[in-house]
Amino acid sequence: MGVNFVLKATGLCKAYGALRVTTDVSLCLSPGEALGIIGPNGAGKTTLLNLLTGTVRADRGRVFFKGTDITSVNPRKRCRMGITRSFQVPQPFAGMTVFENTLVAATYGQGLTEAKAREHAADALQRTGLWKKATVRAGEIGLLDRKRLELARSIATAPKLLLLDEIAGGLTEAECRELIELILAIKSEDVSIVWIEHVLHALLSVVDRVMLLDLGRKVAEGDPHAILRSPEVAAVYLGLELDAAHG
Ligand SMILES: Nc1ncnc2c1ncn2[C@@H]1O[C@H](COP(=O)(O)OP(=O)(O)OP(=O)(O)O)[C@@H](O)[C@H]1O
Repeated sequence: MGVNFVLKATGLCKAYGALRVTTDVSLCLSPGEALGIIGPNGAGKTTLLNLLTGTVRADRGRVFFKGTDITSVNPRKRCRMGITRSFQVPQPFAGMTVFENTLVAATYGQGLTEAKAREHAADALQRTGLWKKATVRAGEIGLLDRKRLELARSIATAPKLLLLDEIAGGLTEAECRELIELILAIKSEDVSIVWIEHVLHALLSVVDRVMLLDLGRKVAEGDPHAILRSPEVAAVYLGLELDAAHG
């Protein structure tokens, strides 16, 4: 077929007891492509991300990364292969400096020697505008810097696939703009992105496609603006009947 997907997931299913959190979700992503994921609270967005990083094992379905079946590969190995994620609530080691936090990511995420890891960590901090705060403890920096640090730690692992979980939440408009520029710069280096986000204008500035999840199922997928105007979005978010919305 000649299609060069970075990520391909087919028929992913996950249930906790009787609660079906992910039902038959498939997706694929090309190099440098960004997919936005939207859906109401509890739609299964974070679980989908966890299935892609491997911290949650699918009951059914498969995940392929650059053509390799990684369904049974553990998260650490997936990270070394080039899959990395940010967390909805940034989780730096608060007692360590910004530099040390990034160094840990470079060391363990890529398995680099100390000298190389230092180089990569410094580079990640330069690129995210955090270099001047390199010696500050991560527990003492503000929200935008914590988000920058999430990205710096991700970049330090040299990702091919970056998974972002609601990284724009809580920022001012100007801060959000900065974050968008940073994510666009990462994307321009052919890094593929899956981004869960409620801040829709931020998502629209970056993603090539949007997927709508509801109750664990993919309800719609396609051009971002078309999806946001779709009857499916109206139905999921506003409770409008699909038939009425079509009419
Ligand atoms: N480990 C778990 N055990 C039991 N239920 C879980 C577990 N993880 C998630 N769930 C449930 O699965 C559903 C989907 O959760 P998930 O966090 O994936 O949704 P989400 O779309 O990311 O929501 P939000 O926007 O609120 O972060 C929720 O009902 C949640 O309570």
